[in-house]
Amino acid sequence: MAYNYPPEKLSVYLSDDGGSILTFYGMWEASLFAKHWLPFCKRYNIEPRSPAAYFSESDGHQELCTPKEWSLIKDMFDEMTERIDTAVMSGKIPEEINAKHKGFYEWNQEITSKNHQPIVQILIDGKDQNAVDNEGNALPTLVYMAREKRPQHHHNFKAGAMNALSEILNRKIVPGLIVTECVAKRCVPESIGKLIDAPSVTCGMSIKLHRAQGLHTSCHMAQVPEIRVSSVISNSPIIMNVDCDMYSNNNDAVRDALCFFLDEEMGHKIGFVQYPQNYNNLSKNDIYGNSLHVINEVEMGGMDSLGGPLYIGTGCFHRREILCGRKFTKDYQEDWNAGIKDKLQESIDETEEKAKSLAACTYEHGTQWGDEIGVKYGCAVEDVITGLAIHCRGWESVYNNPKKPAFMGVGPTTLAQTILQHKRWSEGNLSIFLSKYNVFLFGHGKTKLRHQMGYHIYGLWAPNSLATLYYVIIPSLALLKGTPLFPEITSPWIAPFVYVFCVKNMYSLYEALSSGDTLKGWWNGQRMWLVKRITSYLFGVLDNLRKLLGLSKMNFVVSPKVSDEDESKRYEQEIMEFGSSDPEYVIIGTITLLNLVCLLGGLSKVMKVGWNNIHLDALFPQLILCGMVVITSIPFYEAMFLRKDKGRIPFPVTLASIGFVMLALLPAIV
Ligand SMILES: O=c1ccn([C@@H]2O[C@H](COP(=O)(O)OP(=O)(O)O[C@H]3O[C@H](CO)[C@@H](O)[C@H](O)[C@H]3O)[C@@H](O)[C@H]2O)c(=O)[nH]1
Ligand SMILES: [Mn+2]
Repeated sequence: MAYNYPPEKLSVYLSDDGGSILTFYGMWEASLFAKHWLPFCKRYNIEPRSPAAYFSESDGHQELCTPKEWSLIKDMFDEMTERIDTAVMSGKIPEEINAKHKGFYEWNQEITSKNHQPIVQILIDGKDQNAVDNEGNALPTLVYMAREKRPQHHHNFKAGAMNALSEILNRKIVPGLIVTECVAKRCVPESIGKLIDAPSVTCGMSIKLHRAQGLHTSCHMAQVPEIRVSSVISNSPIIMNVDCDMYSNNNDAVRDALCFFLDEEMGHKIGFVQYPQNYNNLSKNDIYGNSLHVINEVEMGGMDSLGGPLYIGTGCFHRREILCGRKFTKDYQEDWNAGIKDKLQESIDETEEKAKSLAACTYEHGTQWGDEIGVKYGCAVEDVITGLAIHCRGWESVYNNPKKPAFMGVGPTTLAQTILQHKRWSEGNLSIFLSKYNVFLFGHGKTKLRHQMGYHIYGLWAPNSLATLYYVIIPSLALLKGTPLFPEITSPWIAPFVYVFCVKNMYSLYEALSSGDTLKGWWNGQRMWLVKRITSYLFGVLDNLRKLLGLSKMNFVVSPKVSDEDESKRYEQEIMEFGSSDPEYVIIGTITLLNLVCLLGGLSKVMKVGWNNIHLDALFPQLILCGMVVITSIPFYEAMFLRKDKGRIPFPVTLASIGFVMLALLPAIV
């Protein structure tokens, strides 16, 4: 709300998939606090404008204004936080507050996060003359929304939430049909993705005729039900979305993004502007390798030069029309005058009722929402697949990575969270690779080959697990048995292996250091690659297999946003967190112990026959490989055998791992 942007042109929506009265209460409190906070931000041009982030930084900012003014606003914020925390703790809203806004009456005993009616509450109507801050300046529109959830209807996770929101954002003026693709090439390009007035059709035929000629089978159209016509709140040409665990760190980000869309030469080609995902909770040496520095600096930047970065789900500005399935045409011109500017003719209650009908479960039935229109359903990385479809519709995207990050978010802080997030990412990206949206096929002729290859880095994360598993198991077992698998170290045939090993590691070190990682951070990252490949990515492969066999459906497991005090402390000290007996820890335990045993066994064998024996030459590459796994895994051995804290690897996991190692060694010993 505090962006450096005309408030009357700004509308802020919060989608609460938890459907919680506590979130609504927090938002209602924030809407009151905003009346003091916004003028304060603007008067002193402070940054960041998230009060929580601002106040958690040093008090040095006091120099801006009188200490009295500063503590006044800080106290106000602290008191608000305390009221919200108290309500969260007790799980309910104080009686006297309930009466202060009609929105609270939407909730009753029966409502659960998975079963409730649609709730839409306009907390501030920016077009209302009376909606002003305490200095009389206009305020942006502020809307709370929880789409309808019913156990019998699939809610499609984040993609469903995004679409329900954009339905409310998208004011469609005419009822009728939306053409999404005309295979018969009879529609003029402008009509693609546009609403067409029934019965006259821009492609020169009436819809009736279309149907009569059977063309509607080739010309995909989506029904736009009458009901949508009456919608609703803002209808702005640009939609920006951020995740619930992020805040805005740069009050000029909106203007910056608009510069790209408004560029006279290039602007009309650009479908979306993507900012990188930055975390503000990374530990110093990034123990779980979550920094995304290399992706942000190297990979996204590289994609930018080839047609544009992927859509990564957050910190992204979209043209409203491209989210509605519009194809790129050379003469595309944004209607910057779109949007609802005047005070709504109807009362807020009426608007809310209309918006609610758009957030209903059944609303999308029989439409192409989630398929041709909006954010796509059925994929764990709904963002990547949606961005891909946009690129294939001819649009470019732009990557904007300013020095001062535009958005800050929360990254995983435990090993389990990291593994979970990467399981979702690798599973989702592989499922794109295996689907009709495989970039090489779907994007053929629509995007550059190099752009397609850029997408596949992520699509092939998961299958990489199989090669990695092979490399961390077979050469080590063979070492123990004394069977050489690589050319001798003195043979010229070893050259390609040495080359790949050295160059790969040197290059990744160079990339990491030049993108902002520390040396130790890079090292931790290497360990995490190993872990992710033998756990997350393996599960990613297995889940895709299960999906292909029809045994399971896509799932989006939200990463936890809180951790207990002990955990946080260990995170700050960069001590790996295990604690629970998850199956992935057994895999980690088994692989690392197996390599330890193989290394020791292999070494003792070599010692027995003497160092200068011919065997050593042949086994040397395996010794290195196995030794590397062992050196990388030192924190795991500590967690199994040395640590005493709660975050250590639980004994049953160690025991199970030892069991599996013995099983694996049976054939080698026998
Ligand atoms: O049923 C759901 C599930 C998730 N979300 C939202 O999705 C967002 C991302 O979820 P999170 O658990 O924080 O996942 P991350 O792994 O941090 O998300 C990254 O990866 C996702 C795709 O896997 C992208 O959608 C995100 O934008 C990107 O930040 C959050 O804002 C959630 O509120 C919903 O609205 N409804
Ligand atoms: Mn997140």
